[in-house]
Amino acid sequence: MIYFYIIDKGVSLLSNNFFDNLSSNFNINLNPQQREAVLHKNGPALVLAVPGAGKTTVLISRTANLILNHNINPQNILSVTFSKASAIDMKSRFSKVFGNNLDRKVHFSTIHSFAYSVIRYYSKISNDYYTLIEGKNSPVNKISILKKLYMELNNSMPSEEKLEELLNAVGFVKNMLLNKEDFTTYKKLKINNFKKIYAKYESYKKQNNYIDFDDMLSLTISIFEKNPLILSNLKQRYQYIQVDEGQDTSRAQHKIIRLLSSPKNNLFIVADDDQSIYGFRGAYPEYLLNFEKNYSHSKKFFMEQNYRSSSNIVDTSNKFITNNTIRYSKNLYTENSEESPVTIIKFKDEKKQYEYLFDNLKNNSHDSAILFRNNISTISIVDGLLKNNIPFFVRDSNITFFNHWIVRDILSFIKLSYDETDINSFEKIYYRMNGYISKKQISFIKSKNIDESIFNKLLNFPDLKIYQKNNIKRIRDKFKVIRKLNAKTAIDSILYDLEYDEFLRKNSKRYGQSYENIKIIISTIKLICRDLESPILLIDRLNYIKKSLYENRDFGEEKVRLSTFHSAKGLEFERVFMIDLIDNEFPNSNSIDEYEMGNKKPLEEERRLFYVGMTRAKKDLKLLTYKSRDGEEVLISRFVAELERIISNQSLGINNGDNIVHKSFGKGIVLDIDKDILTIKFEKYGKKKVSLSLSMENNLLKVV
Ligand SMILES: Nc1ncnc2c1ncn2[C@@H]1O[C@H](COP(=O)(O)OP(=O)(O)OP(=O)(O)O)[C@@H](O)[C@H]1O
Repeated sequence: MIYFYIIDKGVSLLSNNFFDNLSSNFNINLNPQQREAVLHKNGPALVLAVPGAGKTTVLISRTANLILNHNINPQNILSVTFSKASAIDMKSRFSKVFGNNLDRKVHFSTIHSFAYSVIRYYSKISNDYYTLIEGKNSPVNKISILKKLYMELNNSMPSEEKLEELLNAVGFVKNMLLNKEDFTTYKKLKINNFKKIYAKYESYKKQNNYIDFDDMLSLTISIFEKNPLILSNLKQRYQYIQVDEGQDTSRAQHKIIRLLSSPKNNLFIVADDDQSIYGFRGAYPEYLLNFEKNYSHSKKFFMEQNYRSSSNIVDTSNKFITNNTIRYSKNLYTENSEESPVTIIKFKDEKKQYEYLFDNLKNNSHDSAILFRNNISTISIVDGLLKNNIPFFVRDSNITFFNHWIVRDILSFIKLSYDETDINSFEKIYYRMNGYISKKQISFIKSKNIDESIFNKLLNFPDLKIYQKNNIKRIRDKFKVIRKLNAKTAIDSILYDLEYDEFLRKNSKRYGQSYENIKIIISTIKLICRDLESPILLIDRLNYIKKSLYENRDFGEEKVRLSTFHSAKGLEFERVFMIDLIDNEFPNSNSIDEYEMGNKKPLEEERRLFYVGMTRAKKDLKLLTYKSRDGEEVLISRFVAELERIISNQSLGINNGDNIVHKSFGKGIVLDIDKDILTIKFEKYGKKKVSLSLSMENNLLKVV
């Protein structure tokens, strides 16, 4: 059958030479590897690409080729991707090139929204309706349900960290299609009473016909398995399936795609396994590593040319990612020219890092991004950008920091120091400092005159011992001083004189939070306090930062983009600053612990995330790290250390097989380079190992 379309720009492609037309009309000059992939028509294919290789360009060109040169009805093509943003991006790039009449018929969507459409259709014919409990219009909220169940079964309130762990764990189970029996095999499911929480959550949803986002996937699988007619209708409709960001597709998603595409398996998956960063939530890149086994007669294409970044960035990031072992080997290269070298800058502390950052952005914020591992970094960056009048925008400002219990505690301490009658604040913190005050005493002071100082009331508590009186007087005096201090010193006084820090140290576990994370929150508060003359100003400052976060969400040419590494996937910028590159932050502490216990997978996922960050930069990539945070020594990120060695190897230009001259040992040949150690076979002394950094520092080594 031949289809006729009213095509505006697309009509010019209906000729024998598709690629020449693409090039002359739309300035898309596909390279031979890209062309080969675009021409693939039937059967399963996996395109393994490097960052900046033009994956989206290839997907949309192939779509056009199927329609215009193979007469495939656009409605028969389903293109799915990982995030809503990339589905929109793909659609808009397609219509920009091939016109609006075509794009309306090609189905570009996220896999979740595709699954939701299946569920809605099923509901209509079966009268079995489901309510989504995530997103804006949901009547109940998934997070609060899980929070409640956690509290019910563990008798304690989950910290934000714990709650996030729980949410990820639930998502992981769904996406990995796990059974209860599998739960014990996965360490990330070792949340107290997880099995019970999960079972209750599932039965609560079942009773009410509720579903969450991940249920959409399992429900779709079950609809497909139980309703062959629905599945066969959809198979008939979607004869060609394309998947972008295949590396972040989960087991459940692969199953949907498999059910839908078989037996013809006209499936075209584009992926970069080195950019798989959602393993913690159930992404399953191993599926791609076994693609040939999963799909017989499949084809594999490679796209290895990077169009985005300078040759310096491409070379360095390529060498960096080869430190991962679980991956497809690829030969990333570019024809782009050399620009400024990838630069590592080590600062004394985080404050110096920020000074440098803001100085650099003050006069040039064009097409720049600041990337960070943890959302909380947004707070101190925004504080600094506001102070320096640097325009910025941040898309996902879902910042829980402002409501964090530690922030609330600190504000209660401050409020109490200004108002000694403030019983509400006192009630929140009296057992979190070294006042040794009992619940009985609290009931006692609550029964007294509300306008009287809490401390005076406490001193009137019957039968107080001398040491108790002294204690009350001591903390009263501290509170009196706090309001007179500058904000930063006031915070120190709360932490150390009133021993709030001691409380945090001892109780971090009970609140499901690592002390490491607590320190990050405290150092963020201190950074904001840096220039505040008095502690009360912290309240206004936090409100101001919060408001600015909500007001600065929209893109602007001259605005610096703030983003976590995860959210930067798929984006590109002229200049990229990767900040806070210290061990336990990036890579995170969990991946380091796991690595030390023999499991290298989480650390490799962190390395991939670091690589995603590096490959966002077109011309200028700066990696910032420091030696101390909030007065405590920290270790520079092990990834930065790896890169230092790579960069110094590059600047020395040392490779295996090179002839060298060593000042002490004479002539030799490089046999092996392992991190900082070179194995060299010297003419006179035989095989010897020498340290690369030592040789460099002392000018001992030369390549000849
Ligand atoms: N053949 C080509 N010639 C010139 N530019 C190209 C070509 N193919 C792609 N590009 C350009 O390279 C850049 C990167 O492409 P794209 O964003 O599609 O890469 P990607 O593979 O999706 O990258 P990533 O996975 O890192 O996000 C884009 O600006 C795109 O227009």
